[in-house]
Amino acid sequence: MKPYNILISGGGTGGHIYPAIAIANEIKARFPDANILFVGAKDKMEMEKVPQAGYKIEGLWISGIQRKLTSKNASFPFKLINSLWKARKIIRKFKPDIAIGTGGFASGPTLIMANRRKIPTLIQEQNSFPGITNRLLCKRVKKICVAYDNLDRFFPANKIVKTGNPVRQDLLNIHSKLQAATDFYQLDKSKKTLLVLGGSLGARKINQLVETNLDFFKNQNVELIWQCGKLYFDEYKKYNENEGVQVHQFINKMDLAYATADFILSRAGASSVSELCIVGKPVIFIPSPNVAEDHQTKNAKSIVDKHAALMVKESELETFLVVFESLLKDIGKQQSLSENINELALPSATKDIVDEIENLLNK
Ligand SMILES: CC(=O)N[C@H]1[C@@H](OP(=O)(O)OP(=O)(O)OC[C@H]2O[C@@H](n3ccc(=O)[nH]c3=O)[C@H](O)[C@@H]2O)O[C@H](CO)[C@@H](O)[C@@H]1O
Repeated sequence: MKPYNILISGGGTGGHIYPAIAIANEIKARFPDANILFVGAKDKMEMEKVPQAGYKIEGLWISGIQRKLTSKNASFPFKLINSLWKARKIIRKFKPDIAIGTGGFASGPTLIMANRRKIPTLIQEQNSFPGITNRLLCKRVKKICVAYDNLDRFFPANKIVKTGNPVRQDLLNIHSKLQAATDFYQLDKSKKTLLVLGGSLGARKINQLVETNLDFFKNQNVELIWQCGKLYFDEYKKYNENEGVQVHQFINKMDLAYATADFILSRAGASSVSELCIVGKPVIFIPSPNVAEDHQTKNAKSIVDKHAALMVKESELETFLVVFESLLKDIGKQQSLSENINELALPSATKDIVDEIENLLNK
């Protein structure tokens, strides 16, 4: 049988890229001969991360429409036309058997063109409130894999399958990695470790919060693994001199960081939330208020409402210390949060999504 040609498009942030890579890896495991090609946006992080994961990628000249009135929007129609044209060219040459979109601007033109050529398409929506690209694509695609309930408010109910978000396989057994993680991060395990995550890009407000409270953490015997983001690293790397503080622009070994953490302070991007469910540790979310329709607050709320994590809104950051200090003292709360969040995990998401992909390929 001829090997499958699989086109995968998504990116802009880690939140769209890592699910795409996890899906690609599962396809490769099932169909080692499959040809997999990614389509991303030029200058975005997928152009670096996808080749690092061992896959080819083509870049489209596309970006989103700015919500604010700005001159940047003037080039949008040209970019869109250019991207549709290039996506068509890629599809004609690669002849995919299926096209998969994981959100982000590049997946728009790619899946529009695939739909026009009657190639089966599937999208994976990571968030509890869908992004604009997937909302536009939903009418034409064949299947929509989601991670939250009630998405029939946005998508045709008969196309929805609740699979969860793909999560990297190396996160599934972090409890066996505690010693390796402690050695890797060289931590003093007589102290507690707080892992600070600002999402794939880092978060300014979280960085400022941590910086202001460095003395507090020290006095509480809390060590920090602090992912500040590439943009902010020059500003914060000086704190690597402080005892018990490790500043990272990006953490490549997330499995070890999660394994060694006693507490996690995190943005509420969709993959982060799905990973944190699998990790099963006490989490305080500080959702980004700067994302479309405030979807991170909705992601976090779906966990907090089940007594499975705590949330501090960015507009109420002054309450963080009280929340964290009372969590530090309350071992019962730490345990119940860990157990409750773990119950929400959907660890077979990647497999279930690729089952849907296989169904479409076999039709
Ligand atoms: C600011 C912004 O637009 N954020 C959006 C973006 O988030 P963002 O790109 O932050 O995405 P997620 O939180 O979903 O995922 C982050 C991913 O990056 C990984 N990671 C993160 C930090 C690090 O140092 N190392 C590392 O490997 C995490 O393990 C995770 O796999 O896409 C998400 C999915 O659509 C959305 O829900 C978010 O609202």
